[in-house]
Amino acid sequence: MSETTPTTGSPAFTPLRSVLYMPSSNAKALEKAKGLACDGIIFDLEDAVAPDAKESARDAACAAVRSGEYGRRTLTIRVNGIGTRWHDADLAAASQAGPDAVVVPKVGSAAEVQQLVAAMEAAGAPESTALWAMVETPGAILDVLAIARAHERLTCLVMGTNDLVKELYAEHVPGRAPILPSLHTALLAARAAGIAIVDGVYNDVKDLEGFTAECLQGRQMGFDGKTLIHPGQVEGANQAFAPSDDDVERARGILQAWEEGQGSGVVTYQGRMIENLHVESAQRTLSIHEAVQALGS
Ligand SMILES: CC(C)(COP(=O)(O)OP(=O)(O)OC[C@H]1O[C@@H](n2cnc3c(N)ncnc32)[C@H](O)[C@@H]1OP(=O)(O)O)[C@@H](O)C(=O)NCCC(=O)NCCSC(=O)C[C@H](O)C(=O)O
Ligand SMILES: [Mg+2]
Repeated sequence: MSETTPTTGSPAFTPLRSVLYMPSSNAKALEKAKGLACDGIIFDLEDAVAPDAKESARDAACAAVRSGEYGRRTLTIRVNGIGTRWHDADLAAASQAGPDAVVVPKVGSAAEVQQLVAAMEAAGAPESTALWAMVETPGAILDVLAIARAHERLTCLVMGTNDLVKELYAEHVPGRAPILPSLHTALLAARAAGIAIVDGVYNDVKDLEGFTAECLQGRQMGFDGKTLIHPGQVEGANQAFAPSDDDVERARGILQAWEEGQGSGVVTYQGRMIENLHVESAQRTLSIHEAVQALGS
C-alpha cells in the first residue's frame, strides 16, 4: 500500500488512472481483483451491497485489505454514508484495517470532513490511511473548495456522477453536458487544494466506445483517473490517463530545447513557443510516465 496519495507530479506520486469499485459482498470479484491491472480498488460497502449483507461485506473488505494479496494497488474501503445505521461501525472497522484510504460517500461540508477525520483517529486509523471524499450532491459541489481544503488527511475527491445526475434531476447523456459545470467546479477545487481527483463511473459496461470517449474527456479536463465498475474498463482507463508515447517524446523534446536555450526566457520547439510553464508541464508528464512505468502496466 502506498503511504499517501499526493497529487500528480509530486515526488511520491501514486497513479490513480483506474480505480475499480467492487461489491465487498462478492467473493468472486474480490478474488478476481487480485490479478487486475487497476491502480486502485474501492471495496464497496455502500450502494453495491444489499442491507442484509452489510456486516459480512464489512468483514470481507477489512480482511481483503489486511491480506496483503493485492500487490501494489491503492486499496480503499467505501463506507456507508453519514447518518446511515452502518456508518459508525464501518468507519471504525475500515480505519482499523488500515487501507490507503477510507472513502466516504455524499460528504456535504468541511465540518463533516473534520468530524470524519476525528472519528478515524479516535478509531485508531494509522497515519498512512487517508480520507477520500465523494462529491455527489448539489450541496457538496457548492461547498467543494471548503471540503477540499478542510483537512490535510483528505487527499482525493471522488466524483459520484450517478448520485449527482439523480440529485440534479438531470440525465446521463453522451458528452455529459448537464454535469460539466459540476465536474469543472470540483476539479478547480481539487487543483486549488493540491489534492487528487478521480472521475465518476461509466455505467454501460458493454459500451467500450462510449467509455473510451468519456475517459478521454476526463483526461482532457484534468482528472487524475476514473472510477470503474468492471474489469473490462481497466485497460482503457490505464491508457487514457497515462501519457502517450507522443506525449512523452514531446515532453522530452521540450526539456531538451529548454536546456539548449538556457538563459533565454523563451524558446521554440516544433515551431511552438516554450516558456517555463510549458517546461513544468513537460516535467509533470514525465513524472507521471515514470510512475506508470514503475508499476509495470
Ligand atoms: C456491473 C456488474 C454487476 C456486472 O456483473 P457481471 O454481469 O457479473 O459481469 P461479468 O459477467 O461481465 O463479469 C466478468 C468477470 O468479472 C468479475 N467482475 C465483474 N465486476 C467486477 C468488479 N467490479 N470487480 C472485480 N471483478 C468483477 C465477475 O465476477 C466475473 O468473474 P469471473 O467469472 O471469475 O470471470 C459488476 O461488474 C459489478 O458489480 N460492478 C461493480 C458495481 C459497484 O461496485 N457499484 C457501486 C459503485 S458505482 C457508484 O455508484 C459510484 C457513485 O456512488 C455514483 O453515485 O456514481
Ligand atoms: Mg453515489
